[in-house]
Amino acid sequence: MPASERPVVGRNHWSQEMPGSLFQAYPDRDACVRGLAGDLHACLQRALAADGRARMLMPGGSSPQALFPLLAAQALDWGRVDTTPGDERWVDREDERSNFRLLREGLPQACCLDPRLADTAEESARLWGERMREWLPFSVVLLGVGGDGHFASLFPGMPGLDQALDLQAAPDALVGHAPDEPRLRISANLAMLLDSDWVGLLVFGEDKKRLIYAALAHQQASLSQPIHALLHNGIRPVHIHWAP
Ligand SMILES: O=C1O[C@H](COP(=O)(O)O)[C@@H](O)[C@H](O)[C@H]1O
Repeated sequence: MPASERPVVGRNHWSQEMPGSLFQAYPDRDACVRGLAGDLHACLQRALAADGRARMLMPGGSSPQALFPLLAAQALDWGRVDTTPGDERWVDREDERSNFRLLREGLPQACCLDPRLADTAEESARLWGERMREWLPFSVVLLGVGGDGHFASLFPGMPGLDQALDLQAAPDALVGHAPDEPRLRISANLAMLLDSDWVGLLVFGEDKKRLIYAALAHQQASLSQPIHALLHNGIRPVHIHWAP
């Protein structure tokens, strides 16, 4: 990547050379999740003070696993915090791949909503979308990113992706399709995910850093990736927390 296209990355500061996105780089993952837990705590405290309740969407997958113990240890009235994953794999709720299970076990003091509100993914997405709309605007939406440039369960090339990324669409949940198992997913759409006081992205590893840089720099290969639409949404800055 030519130097002129490369976003400037600072340690523990963000660069204004990345319009709409705040990139915070940490020396290691431990420092990253500690910093992020502190930021999330401040957002949740603010929401509790202002509204008496806080609403938070959390990512699934591997990235948040080290975050949850640190977040759970933050002094907060967790009984007034509603949370649900921003997306879910259509597996049994007790399956080890279940994002809900990860969240419930990670933040046991919070009020955790299982997206499985019906027997089918379609009906669950409809009912879960209704429940999440009652929470808008969220206090916090934290997302992860996959190596293929997906976030939540919005995958490159999946059927319905254009509608899922449409910023004019009503905030809603939808059925998503992953290229690998578990293929069937449900996910908030981008309009729902951006209806939040704070939007963040937790990113680990050099490969994903390259992916983010490519998207920020509008490189050709990233234009069809959902992460490009997230980072250039024009509505909310995305607070990127990265560590090697
Ligand atoms: O399948 C999913 O993948 C993404 C990224 O997961 P990671 O393990 O690479 O961090 C995750 O953010 C999403 O919630 C999950 O369902």
